[in-house]
Amino acid sequence: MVSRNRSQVKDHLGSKVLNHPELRNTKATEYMSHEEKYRYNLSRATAMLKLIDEEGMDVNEISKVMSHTVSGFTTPDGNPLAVHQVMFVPTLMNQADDDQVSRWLGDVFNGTIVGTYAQTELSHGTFVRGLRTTATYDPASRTFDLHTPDVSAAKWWPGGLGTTANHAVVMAQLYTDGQPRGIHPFMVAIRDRETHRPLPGITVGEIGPKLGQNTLNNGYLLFDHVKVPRENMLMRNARVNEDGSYTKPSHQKASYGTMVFTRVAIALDTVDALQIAATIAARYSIVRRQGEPRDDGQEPQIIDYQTQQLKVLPHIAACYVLRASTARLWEHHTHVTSEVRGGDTALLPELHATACCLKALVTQDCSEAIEALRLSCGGHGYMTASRLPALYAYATAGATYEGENTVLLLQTARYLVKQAGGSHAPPAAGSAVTYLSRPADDTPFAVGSPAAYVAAVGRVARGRVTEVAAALQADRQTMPEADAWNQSLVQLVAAALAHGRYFVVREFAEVVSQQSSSRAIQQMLQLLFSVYLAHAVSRAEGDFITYGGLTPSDIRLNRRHLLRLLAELRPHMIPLTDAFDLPDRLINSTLGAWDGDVYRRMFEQASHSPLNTDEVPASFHQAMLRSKL
Ligand SMILES: CCCCC/C=C\C/C=C\C/C=C\CCC(=O)SCCNC(=O)CCNC(=O)[C@H](O)C(C)(C)COP(=O)(O)OP(=O)(O)OC[C@H]1O[C@@H](n2cnc3c(N)ncnc32)[C@H](O)[C@@H]1OP(=O)(O)O
Ligand SMILES: Cc1cc2nc3c(=O)[nH]c(=O)nc-3n(C[C@H](O)[C@H](O)[C@H](O)COP(=O)(O)OP(=O)(O)OC[C@H]3O[C@@H](n4cnc5c(N)ncnc54)[C@H](O)[C@@H]3O)c2cc1C
Repeated sequence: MVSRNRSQVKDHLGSKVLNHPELRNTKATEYMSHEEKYRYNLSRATAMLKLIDEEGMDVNEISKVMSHTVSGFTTPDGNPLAVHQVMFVPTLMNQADDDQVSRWLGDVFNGTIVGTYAQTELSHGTFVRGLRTTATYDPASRTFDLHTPDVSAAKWWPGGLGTTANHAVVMAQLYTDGQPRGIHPFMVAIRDRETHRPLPGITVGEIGPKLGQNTLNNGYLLFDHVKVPRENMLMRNARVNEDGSYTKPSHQKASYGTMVFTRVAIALDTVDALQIAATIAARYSIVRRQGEPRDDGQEPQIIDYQTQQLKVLPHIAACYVLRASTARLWEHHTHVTSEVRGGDTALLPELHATACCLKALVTQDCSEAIEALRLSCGGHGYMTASRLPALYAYATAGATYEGENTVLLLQTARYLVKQAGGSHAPPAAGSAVTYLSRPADDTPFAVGSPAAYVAAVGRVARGRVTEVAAALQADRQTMPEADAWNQSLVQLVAAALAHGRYFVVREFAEVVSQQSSSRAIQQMLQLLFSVYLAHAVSRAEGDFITYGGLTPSDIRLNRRHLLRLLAELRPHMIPLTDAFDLPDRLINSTLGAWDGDVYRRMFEQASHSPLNTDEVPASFHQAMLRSKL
């Protein structure tokens, strides 16, 4: 499996799970209790882990397996082993030293150790430096004392922590030699491997129901002076020696590496959810007919309403554009990580800046798009059986976890304003920010020219970044740094998003120009790109006038152009979503099956309601008749 790309891994595993004896048969989970749902999802997650093992996948491929296309089928209510796979294992691989890797990894892969990534606390998630769990080193016993000072410092949220994991990588404030040393990762056993009972000094449990993803098994965790051997601090980066002396990491934020990786993975994966939602809405929009009959005597297909085209088609274009740019980000991450492992951290700041803004842009765009697609399915889109609510719940969680989006965009903005002000190391060749130190691209705007649109998107990014950098610089002369920064927050976020948009469209422009296998494919990619660009302009008309060099007349022309492009794309809508190659069973939607047999499926799913088992449910007698008396 080692050389397969993500799409091949997804297809391979997709067909494996659909034929797997323990995975191929699914149950409707809507009517299960919280506990039953957890058991169902956990047993499927475990079967999936065994399958991964049988397939002999390495850690890189395990992350590919987390493709929502596959995991949404295997664990529809959230994978209680997701954080084990996506964060715990990669943290050990990248932050444990070689001795530690050989000590733990065997037990991880044979399933004896199941872990989570325990960073967030009740009172601190965003501000990692503010975490209050302590790890105090005692040279006499050569142990760390892990302690939760009060309930507000309880770990809260880690996936799988509730009742699944028996180990955790715990991010805690290290104290050694009487000095605070910042946040460091510790491998901590929290439950007995045999009995699964919490170990002495550990309080652990599940946090309760959420908007969605209810079997992620998010948990809480408190330590009452729990002793952890010195060898359990992950020591690839920083070290605590036996006498308590401390060796700094090669990069100050080296211990944040898992977060960078997971942001990249989330960006990539959320596009899977958008592809599924777009396929459902496209198929339903063809099947659904409603309105005054036309000349042929038939009511119109709803996709032929211009408003419906605007609700559905730009998001199909977004699937293609965002898939390409997030795949490029994944490749870039792989490259930079290998440089960092070799000791060269020069590319890390920009990778961090790019991962932050793409994770934020993609999860924001995808969750807004999935909600628009849900609305495009009218009442039936509100039903759980359409799958659209669960897809939305999944995508919008991505806007919060692994760094709340506003906070991440501010990280990107920090990098951008430093670049614009020349106070950061100059960008490396091929950097995504070289445009900030060059004159603006003055390609005149012309409707119908993708290159002209890309140039305008670049001018918006450049204009946004340089303007806010100047405002910040001016404010810094008259007020403290924190106030100056706060004064510009809204504009900083807008600048980072504009930069992200420019990154995305440049990457796709390259994909289109490099595509050489077929003229027809090239034309289709160009059409999709034109739709994406025209839609991007229509969503931010003010920006394109203020910074992009467009006139009010260009804006009017773009509005008409977008609608024309949508009409042009409409006949290709079904082939374009079929091309995502999603089998019906993986889509799992009453509205989105390939044969379009929507209404029969809706009736069929209604038959599962426990309230339909008896003609008159017992509750009628118990609740309603009694209340009449
Ligand atoms: C495969 C698909 C999987 C999809 C998912 C599947 C299923 C879902 C299942 C589960 C959910 C999965 C994951 C969720 C798990 C979590 O949520 S874990 C918790 C995540 N938490 C966060 O992300 C916290 C966000 N906060 C931060 O990252 C930091 O606090 C901060 C905002 C970045 C600030 O850090 P701080 O230490 O205070 O920074 P400081 O101000 O001291 O310094 C800033 C400088 O540091 C640089 N920097 C910051 N981070 C990094 C980094 N990661 N790498 C490199 N550099 C970094 C920053 O650029 C500044 O540099 P300067 O040069 O000083 O400007
Ligand atoms: C489903 C789910 C799974 C999770 N899984 C895990 C896990 O496995 N492990 C783990 O450790 N954690 C996990 N988390 C926690 C998650 O990482 C945090 O919730 C997330 O990082 C946001 O932090 P917060 O909750 O502190 O939000 P807050 O920071 O409190 O955000 C609240 C508001 O404050 C604003 N804000 C905060 N700081 C700033 C600032 N500096 N500037 C401007 N605005 C600011 C935000 O923009 C937001 O609008 C999970 C969360 C969820 C929802």
